[in-house]
Amino acid sequence: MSGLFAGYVPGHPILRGVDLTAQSGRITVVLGPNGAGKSTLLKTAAGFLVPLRGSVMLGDTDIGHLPAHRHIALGIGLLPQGRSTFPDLSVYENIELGGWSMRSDRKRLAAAVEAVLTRYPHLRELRHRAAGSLSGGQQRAVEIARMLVPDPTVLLVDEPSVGLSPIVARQVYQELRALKAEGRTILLVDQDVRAAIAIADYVYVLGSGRNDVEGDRSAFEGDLGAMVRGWLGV
Ligand SMILES: Nc1ncnc2c1ncn2[C@@H]1O[C@H](COP(=O)(O)OP(=O)(O)OP(=O)(O)O)[C@@H](O)[C@H]1O
Repeated sequence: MSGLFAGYVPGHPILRGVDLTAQSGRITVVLGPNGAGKSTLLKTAAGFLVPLRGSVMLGDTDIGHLPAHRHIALGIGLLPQGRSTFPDLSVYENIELGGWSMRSDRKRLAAAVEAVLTRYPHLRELRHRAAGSLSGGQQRAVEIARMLVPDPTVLLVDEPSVGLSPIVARQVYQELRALKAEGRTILLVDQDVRAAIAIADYVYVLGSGRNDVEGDRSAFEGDLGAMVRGWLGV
């Protein structure tokens, strides 16, 4: 992303000149206080918000003005903040929704869901259950599975551990590491500074609508990490 301006109300951009690169096959973390614009950044990268200025590049292509379904087709997946399962639908139906763009090709869609269920056998066992009857951790697993149905190469992940127990949160971060090990690119925004820095390759800090501090994980593990936690009050 370069020189990115984006927001919700004309004349009041939330992002005001963000310059950020998510390196291929790496985990890039964006930290920042509440309301800094982290979710706005991911929504823009996912095609739900059109940039007011600046570009969102995927390789050599500016995808900033493409609608969200084109982003999915280009291999970009979003794990949104908060609970996003449909509680009355079954686990299977929730996961299947991740393949909405393939809905006209039932065979391909079924194969893609099958691949995800093979990856997460515990979800296969739960596939007939209503998503709303599952624990928070199980629902997060459904959301991750749903994101993976189109086999995205770029994952946009928004505060994945909010509301989860420490053990389940650890599993979520382990899964992000596993997804990176498969060669996927991850852009993670998080309030859990310690957990996010622990899996990061590169870290940006967002404040006042633009990125101000950045560096490799090593730079954030020492004093700078303490400084950032101080800024964020965590
Ligand atoms: N749909 C919306 N319409 C109008 N303003 C919004 C909308 N969503 C977010 N905002 C505003 O944009 C600003 C940035 O919000 P955003 O959710 O991107 O921040 P954040 O860094 O992700 O914070 P948090 O961690 O609290 O989610 C906030 O002032 C918020 O009130």
